[in-house]
Amino acid sequence: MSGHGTPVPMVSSKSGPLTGEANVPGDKSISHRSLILGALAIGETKITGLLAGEDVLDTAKAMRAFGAEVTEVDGTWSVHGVGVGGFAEPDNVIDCGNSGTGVRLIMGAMGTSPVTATFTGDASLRSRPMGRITDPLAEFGARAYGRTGGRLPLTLVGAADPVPVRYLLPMPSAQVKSAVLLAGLNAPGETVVIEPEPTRDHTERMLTGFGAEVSAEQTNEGRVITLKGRPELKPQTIVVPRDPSSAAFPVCAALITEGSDVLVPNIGLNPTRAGLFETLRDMGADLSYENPRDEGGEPVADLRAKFSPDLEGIEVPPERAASMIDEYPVLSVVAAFARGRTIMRGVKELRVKESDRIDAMAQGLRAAGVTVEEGEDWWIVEGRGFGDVPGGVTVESRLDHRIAMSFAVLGFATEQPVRIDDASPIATSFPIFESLMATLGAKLERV
Ligand SMILES: O=C(O)C1=C[C@@H](OP(=O)(O)O)[C@@H](O)[C@H](O)C1
Ligand SMILES: C=C(OP(=O)(O)O)C(=O)O
Repeated sequence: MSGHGTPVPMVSSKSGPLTGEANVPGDKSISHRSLILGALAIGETKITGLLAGEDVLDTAKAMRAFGAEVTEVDGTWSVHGVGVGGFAEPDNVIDCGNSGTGVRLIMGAMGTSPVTATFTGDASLRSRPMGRITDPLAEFGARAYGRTGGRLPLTLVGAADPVPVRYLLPMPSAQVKSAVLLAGLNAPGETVVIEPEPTRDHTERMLTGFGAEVSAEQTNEGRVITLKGRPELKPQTIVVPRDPSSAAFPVCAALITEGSDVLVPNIGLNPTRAGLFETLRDMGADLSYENPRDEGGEPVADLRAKFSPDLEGIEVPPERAASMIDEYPVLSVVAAFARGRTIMRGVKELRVKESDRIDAMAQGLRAAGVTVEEGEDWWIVEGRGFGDVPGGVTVESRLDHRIAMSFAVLGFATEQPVRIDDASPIATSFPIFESLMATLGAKLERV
């Protein structure tokens, strides 16, 4: 878990050119789901390409605590599941570290089983809202006892006699949608989730792969997803694709670092995840999709990003927000090097991530010489153009991997170095970030 050990300060300095191939790790969202669905299937699920980051390792531990057998040999993971409704009661507190996805999906998966579990996490996770999960779980018949505001540590008493639920998502959140669907697995009858705005659809796709009956239709209310409860999930062989949210960092670094030409192979371009790349292209980035193909039912391409000194600020279409929600911090860094304003609206979810990401980036960018305006659900970065962002600051990562990596990217192109107070959170999602960026030619040093 991050944030529990000694801080790891790092300095990022003007770099370039960045060149070569960036082989980023497996997708974090799909990795969590592979372990959880594997634990709910009967028999052995085999997973390769799993992200071995702290967030996912905490989910693996949690699945063991609920009775699944989870092992790893030479990068191949094996999960012997206990079946839907088969979770055992953990004999200790479940610590999900820094991971919102981990704790929220696991609470969903156990919320309709007759077991009780207590969940906690690091200081960041303990500050994040959990009512968005425990409210729908209460409709299934579960009870939750958390701190004020539903915060962790929280004890969840799973519903002994669950009833299916029809749930309209109050915020665009794949974590909430997934928690409801996972809870619906052990409720008799049909559980329905309605999402007014589309969010990443990995849970629906993977549930279908594991043999559950899931359907989705577009109506006036939004996307209506229906799951038939009490399926027997069949174990799967899963190859986890590489993470577009991790690919964002070498891609954005290449765009703002003089002379760069970086290839990021094999990146999933599922439209529910690819909003950043579309936005960068709209800004005039030299970013191409090479060798586009289909893999395991998902669109995949190799991304090639080249130094782009003529980026223009744009208004990011707000309906794109969910498809790039984790990428706004690094987009704000690119925006600082564009000409004109980049306007980002409809993004209040950014305030309840590992940190308040609008505040964290705004403070660091302002200190580095960039003008940022903000409101509750919007922010605007005034681009200074390439070669004119001063830097020369120490910034706080606030137990947030994406903030730490975004400021590292900032320092590759500012006039003076950027010092990050603690880069240890990076290990939650992208443990090889430092070595991979160094291979490309980036100047990132521990101090
Ligand atoms: O379902 C998922 O795997 C995720 C959903 C998103 O969170 P929200 O559902 O809270 O928007 C995202 O920020 C997170 O990194 C991963
Ligand atoms: C928001 C994120 O993760 P989580 O919610 O799983 O902590 C993220 O990875 O950017």
